[in-house]
Amino acid sequence: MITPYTCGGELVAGGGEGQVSAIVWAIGGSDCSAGAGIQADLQAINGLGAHGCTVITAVTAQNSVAVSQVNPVSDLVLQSQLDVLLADLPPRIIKIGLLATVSQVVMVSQWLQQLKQTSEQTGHRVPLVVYDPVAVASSGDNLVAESTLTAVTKHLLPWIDLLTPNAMEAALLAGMALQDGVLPEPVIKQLLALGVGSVLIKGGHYQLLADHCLDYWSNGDSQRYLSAPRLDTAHGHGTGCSLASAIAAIWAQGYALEDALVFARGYLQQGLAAAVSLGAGAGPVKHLGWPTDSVMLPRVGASLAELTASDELVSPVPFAPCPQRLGLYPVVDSVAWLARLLAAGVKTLQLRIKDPQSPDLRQQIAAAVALGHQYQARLFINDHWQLAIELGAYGVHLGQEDLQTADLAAIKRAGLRLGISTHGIYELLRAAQLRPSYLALGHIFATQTKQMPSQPQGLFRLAQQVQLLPNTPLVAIGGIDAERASAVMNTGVGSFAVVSAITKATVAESMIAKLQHIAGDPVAVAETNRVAGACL
Ligand SMILES: Cc1ncc(COP(=O)(O)OP(=O)(O)O)c(N)n1
Ligand SMILES: Cc1ncsc1CCOP(=O)(O)O
Ligand SMILES: [Mg+2]
Repeated sequence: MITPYTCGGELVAGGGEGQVSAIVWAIGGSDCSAGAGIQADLQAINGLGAHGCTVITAVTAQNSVAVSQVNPVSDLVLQSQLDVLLADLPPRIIKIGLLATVSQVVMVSQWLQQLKQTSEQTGHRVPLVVYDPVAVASSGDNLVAESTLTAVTKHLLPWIDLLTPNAMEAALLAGMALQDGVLPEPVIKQLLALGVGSVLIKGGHYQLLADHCLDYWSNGDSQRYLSAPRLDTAHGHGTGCSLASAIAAIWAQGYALEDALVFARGYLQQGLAAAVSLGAGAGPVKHLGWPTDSVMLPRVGASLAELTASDELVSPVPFAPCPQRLGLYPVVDSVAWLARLLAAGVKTLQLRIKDPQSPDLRQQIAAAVALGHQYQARLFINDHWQLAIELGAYGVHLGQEDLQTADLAAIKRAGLRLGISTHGIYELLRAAQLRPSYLALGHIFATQTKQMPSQPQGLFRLAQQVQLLPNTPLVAIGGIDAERASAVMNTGVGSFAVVSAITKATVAESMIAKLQHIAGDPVAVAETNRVAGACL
């Protein structure tokens, strides 16, 4: 389907909902063979919809086989680029690659310190910094001296929000080795102690799971694991630069970091899968824009146990199915509202009672279930999964937090459908691994109904996720009303859920009919056609 947010089936970079506004600076070295360095950075950043500016630290002479020279620019040349850009095109994110001398490391560190402190003091957005510590090229050649790495640990790391070393670089910076098959916790701990905000250790040169590249991210409090099949390719020139720049470009556009990690890993996987020989050595990673095929995306988890457990869950028994298109999906807080909606012909609906102490909770759910059966409707119960099982509801809807405590096996055994809330691609993939009946994507627009910890996802991200999971029933929720509902459906999503569009409507019944029509409810469409026919 071609929608305003896709162009000939391709997702249009830049979000489709506004102009390119995310400026990402790439500070690093020029690679004249254009496989890595600033040249790769620019391709990744611009191809993913941000605007890349460049600050050159060194002119390298290299090709696909070897790095023959690293010619650092003078500190004056480096400083002049930083100054002129800052005066006109301030960065949302700065991606740093090659810093070629101790003096460059010290200068950039001091400059970052000042930029961060001034931004904070003046109430401006503090730019985030992603550092890919380029120490060794993929050809195996050393790019910087040991003294430069020592300066990095001393001066630069405290100003880094995300460090993206491979195993060798992590070991060099932390001063301790990584062992295959052993989680790199002590190394991460050491890097965090040196002042970085979070670390992504890439699995390309380090084996944690057989046949898989496992990337491991931690900020000390939480962890993210991303695993993708190890590709048998000799053509990975520019892998590190491309991944770090892709993360920066996506993060700069307001995606949560965990979502930037997922999309960037998919970007790299598709680039490596398509890479071909160019020159006598390692060919360059291909730059193909947003990943649009879920095969390229990693499997994800918040612990290694979860990820390895999902090895057994590659094809777990799915939850009981529900239709791809659920029609209009109102979410309401009383049996009275359910009765009104069912009478209006609504076939998918949810009882969402937020007061767990409600004395008549059981009676309300029992009455709701009875009504659902009477109208042969798909009634989901929010949160109260035990009562939903006991009282024989059609399904249960659970949020992210509920997934920690709910007995999913019991819900599955009882034959109830399961819907799960998600707020970005990381949560979406993680929840999809459980094979639920549907996945909810929210919030799409700002909502007054619920305080959301995440940012609105908007239509571009909705379309992106729909394209990646075409065979899973998906429901959009959050801030959807009669004016926005058609654009929501145009993304290809199966259905949309609403609260206030109906509960705050002046005349609920006519709003329900309008929304049913937009959602493609068969009864509503037939009724509209009948009325239109009668008018002719
Ligand atoms: C269809 C649908 N999508 C999302 C939600 C939100 O559920 P949850 O994350 O559990 O938050 P609460 O509704 O419990 O506040 C939903 N209820 N329905
Ligand atoms: C429960 C919930 N979960 C995500 S957004 C939301 C509220 C949706 O309400 P509204 O349709 O009024 O924006
Ligand atoms: Mg809930």
